[in-house]
Amino acid sequence: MSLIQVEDLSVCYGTRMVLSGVSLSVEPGEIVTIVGPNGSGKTSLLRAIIGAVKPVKGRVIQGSGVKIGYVPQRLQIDETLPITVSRFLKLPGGVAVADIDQSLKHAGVPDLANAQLSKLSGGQFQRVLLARALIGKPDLLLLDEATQGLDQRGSASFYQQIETVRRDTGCAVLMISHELHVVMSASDRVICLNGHVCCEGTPAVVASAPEYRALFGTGTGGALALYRHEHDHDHGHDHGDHPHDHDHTEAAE
Ligand SMILES: Nc1ncnc2c1ncn2[C@@H]1O[C@H](COP(=O)(O)OP(=O)(O)OP(=O)(O)O)[C@@H](O)[C@H]1O
Repeated sequence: MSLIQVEDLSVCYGTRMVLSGVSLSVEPGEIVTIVGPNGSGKTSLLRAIIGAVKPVKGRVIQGSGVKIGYVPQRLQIDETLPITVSRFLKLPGGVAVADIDQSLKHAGVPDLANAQLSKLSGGQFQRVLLARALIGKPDLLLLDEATQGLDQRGSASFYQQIETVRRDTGCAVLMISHELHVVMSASDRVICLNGHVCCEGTPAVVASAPEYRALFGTGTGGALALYRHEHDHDHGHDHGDHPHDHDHTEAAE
């Protein structure tokens, strides 16, 4: 049974539709990455999945007993607030010390419990947020651009940690990322979103598709090509094997 199933989901802010007819599911233990241009509705999709945004159409079905952990894109913390990592992780209340220690270990920062939150590096802070999401022992981890602000080495190391978390805890991961080159190796499946599901597939399928170079070509050229990706075509049938035509002339390298 799927952990979550998103069915024909549409989300509006006022009269503006930012997601329309989005369907996807996440199976136990898989790592699925959502890529897409800025403003393409990636965060809105995750927020709809956790119930923070109400869809105007469609629904999200959460498997019975499925627990979700969420790592937000940003978290505003008052820098002057003296608070240790372990106290921060205890904030929801009723959290056992053993669970804090274990989640910090899973997040790859076992020694940070007594560190001051305000003194952490960007990478350490992201891992503490990861630990926070792991405390409830989720079956599905949702990550919203968790490596924003980290350098390339920092984000590659963070994604390695995500794979370790999956291996050690068995949880599935649905994450948003802009780092296409890293995404390809760390994901079982990639979904390209642009208000709707534009295309999706395993990295191997995507890599062997003619669209691969346009979507994930090497370096900045590939990343830029994604943002110029032509999306206004019919999407009724395009799962995995990219049978439709795109105009990718701008992606030539
Ligand atoms: N609470 C809100 N009220 C009104 N408009 C919103 C709200 N949240 C997001 N939007 C708009 O909806 C669109 C989709 O936003 P969303 O944050 O889901 O996209 P995204 O793909 O995550 O973008 P980015 O890559 O820049 O983080 C954007 O145009 C954004 O300005």
